[in-house]
Amino acid sequence: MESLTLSPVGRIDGDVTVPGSKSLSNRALLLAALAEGTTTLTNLLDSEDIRHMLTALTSLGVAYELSEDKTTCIVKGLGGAFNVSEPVELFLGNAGTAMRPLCAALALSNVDATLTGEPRMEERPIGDLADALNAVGADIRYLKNSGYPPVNIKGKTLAGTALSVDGSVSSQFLTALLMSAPLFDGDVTITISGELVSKPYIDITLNVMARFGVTVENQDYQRFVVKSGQHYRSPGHYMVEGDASSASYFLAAAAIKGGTVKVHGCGSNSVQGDVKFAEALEKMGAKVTWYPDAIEVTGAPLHAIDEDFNAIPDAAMTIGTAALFAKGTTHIRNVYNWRVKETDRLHAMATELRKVGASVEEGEDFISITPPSQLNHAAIDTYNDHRIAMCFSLVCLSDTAVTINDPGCTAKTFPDYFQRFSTICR
Ligand SMILES: O=C(O)C1=C[C@@H](OP(=O)(O)O)[C@@H](O)[C@H](O)C1
Ligand SMILES: C=C(OP(=O)(O)O)C(=O)O
Repeated sequence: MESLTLSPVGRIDGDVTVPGSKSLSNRALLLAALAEGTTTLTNLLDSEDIRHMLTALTSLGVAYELSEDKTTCIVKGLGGAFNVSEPVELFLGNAGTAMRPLCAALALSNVDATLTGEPRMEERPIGDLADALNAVGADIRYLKNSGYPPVNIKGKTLAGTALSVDGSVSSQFLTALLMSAPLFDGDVTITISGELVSKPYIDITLNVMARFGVTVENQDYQRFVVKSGQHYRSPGHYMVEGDASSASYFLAAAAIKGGTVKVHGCGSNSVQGDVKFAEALEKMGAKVTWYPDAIEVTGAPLHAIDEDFNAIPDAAMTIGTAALFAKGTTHIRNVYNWRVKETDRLHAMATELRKVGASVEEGEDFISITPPSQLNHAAIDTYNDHRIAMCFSLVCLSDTAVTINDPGCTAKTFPDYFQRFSTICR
């Protein structure tokens, strides 16, 4: 297996522009496809997750023009649900932001679609979403294991209705229902059961829907009402913000190493919850300066924190490796759903952090990390999880090298991560 060894870095400093947000790119592509009119998407992320959405849209009869660098996409909207006469099979890799929203949109379209993915996708739940839709008349069937992809969907028109969805495993189920709500024929009410996780991603969903002309009444994240008579309309131009989760690695590097890094692409104006990662670094001792579209961090000696990270599960992984450089024991709490993402991230983080010498406690929904006095050089297994690869790159900010196995797995959301990381290493 290919691996990459990063030598110890002397100093961290510089400016970085992060690529477009994965969450915004896939939402905007789907809504542009369903919208009336043509949308020019700019600063689109060029990565595997987005490629899966684009390929699926092609199979679903959506016409678009992608620029050579794949960051501008002109989408000709369908002005309503998908309508395809032949059965289609859509391979969606391991992209949750393609699998879940497409599942709901296709259940309300005129299609016979089979959604498949990588082996790990077959272990990532979709049952709460499919059950919520089937309970109101949709026809979504599990082709292998009940509650998991692959699924076959025989889409149909459904009358406006009241749905209930469990929000405690993934916010993407609610996101999927919200985005497809205008495809129902009538008012839609969605009630959440269980504790809604990853809440800021719902704000992202509501924000993108509003940009495409659909408003949602949000009753304290417990009940959502989407009034009938609303249709997606192209905003003309939609610029994707830089990815706040991708920003976390560069900001953490500055915090750890005592340099200054300014990340461009997302800042105080961002709709992404993950920009709050900078506040966690501030609590650990770093200095943070906010700009409307950028965040600057200057490092200082870091100390451990004890925080509930449910709102920012992706960026929280970066706290896991920043903790190796903080005095004391860092507790990352309320991240049970790390277990159902690209890999079982709680177990993977615990295993790999121990390899570099940390003392780690892995709980059902938390991880506690105490750094060693000296980090070990280790070969980090990445489990086909882009975020494990990226957050463990920070180990080279010690006086010890780190080897990342299968570094190419960052292609899911950040194909040239290691190249960009090298631009702030002095
Ligand atoms: O809606 C989204 O864009 C996302 C929601 C989060 O997932 P969960 O809601 O499953 O925690 C996050 O981890 C994922 O990377 C992207
Ligand atoms: C959980 C993630 O991805 P997905 O959108 O596939 O859920 C992630 O990017 O960390």
